[in-house]
Amino acid sequence: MTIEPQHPSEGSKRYRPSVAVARAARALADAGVEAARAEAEQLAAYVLAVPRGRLALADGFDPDQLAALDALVGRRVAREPLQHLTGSAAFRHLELAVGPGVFVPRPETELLAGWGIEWARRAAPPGPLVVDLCSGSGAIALAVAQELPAARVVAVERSPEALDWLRRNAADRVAAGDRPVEVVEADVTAPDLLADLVGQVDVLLCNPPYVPADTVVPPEVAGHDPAEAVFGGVDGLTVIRPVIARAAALLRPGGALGIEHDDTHGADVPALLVADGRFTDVVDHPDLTGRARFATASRRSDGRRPDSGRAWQTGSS
Ligand SMILES: C[S@@+](CC[C@H](N)C(=O)[O-])C[C@H]1O[C@@H](n2cnc3c(N)ncnc32)[C@H](O)[C@@H]1O
Repeated sequence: MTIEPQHPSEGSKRYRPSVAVARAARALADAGVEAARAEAEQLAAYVLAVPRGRLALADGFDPDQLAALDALVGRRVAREPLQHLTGSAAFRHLELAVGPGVFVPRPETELLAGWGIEWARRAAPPGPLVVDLCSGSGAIALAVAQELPAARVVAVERSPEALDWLRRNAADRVAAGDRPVEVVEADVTAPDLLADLVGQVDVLLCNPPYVPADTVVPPEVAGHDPAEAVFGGVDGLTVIRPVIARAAALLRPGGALGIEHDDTHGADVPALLVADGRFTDVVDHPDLTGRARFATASRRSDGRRPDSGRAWQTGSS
């Protein structure tokens, strides 16, 4: 894409942000990028190194900056994720470093993290033990650590590339003053996962790979999110099944589990939780678009099998 320098600010070689943004937005919209205007503004703000809200007040683009915006828009038109272009993803109150090799955290997962944070906030002193399985960039774990300073947080991830991003983000948060998150390199489907924490975890959160294998995903996902972060086997439940079983072992009686799932699994995941027999209060929650998105449950304290009849409910987030 080329941005013609038709509207330089009076008497200079600078180009008005409004003009550059409008042209970038048109190129993105023509390429089918949904939030074209918002993304054009974010790219323009990134190039000018100003907050997006201050774009209109910025001096404007010099020719090098215009060329830089041009190049970024070209990459976005080729469906590189916006967050890879800027190197950062917003998640609740965090800015996380992301790029090739790690899953870009999604807004819908903020709801799961928020649910877990509110639940963990009620824990008695000295503070909750929170586990984040399939941690990726560390989004959930680091949000918990930031928002609940008394929490001990353990983040588990298997991919070496994702672990590099997770450790980098964790170090950044320690530098910002947060309590360190404990990073564990492990397969969350291992039957002996976190053996030293059995029966002690207050809240266990997990955003696993859950997309059924034959699903066609958007080009940003297919080309840039690691496949092992996205696809959860033929039915999408390959990681979820063992995670539920291990969560039941790791949680203390009364502890809470929150697990994100595919929007086609709004009945399947609650059914798996009920069928396990060690959970109660099974609820499925919608995301902001109304799609079934995550299931929650409490670890039974009495080991009873679930009651027959209506065994789980749909909640609101
Ligand atoms: C959907 S991403 C979620 C990342 C992060 N929690 C988030 O919400 O942005 C799933 C993550 O699980 C990791 N993963 C997949 N299978 C795993 C396994 N068996 N054990 C540990 N991590 C796994 C992937 O590498 C990926 O980082």
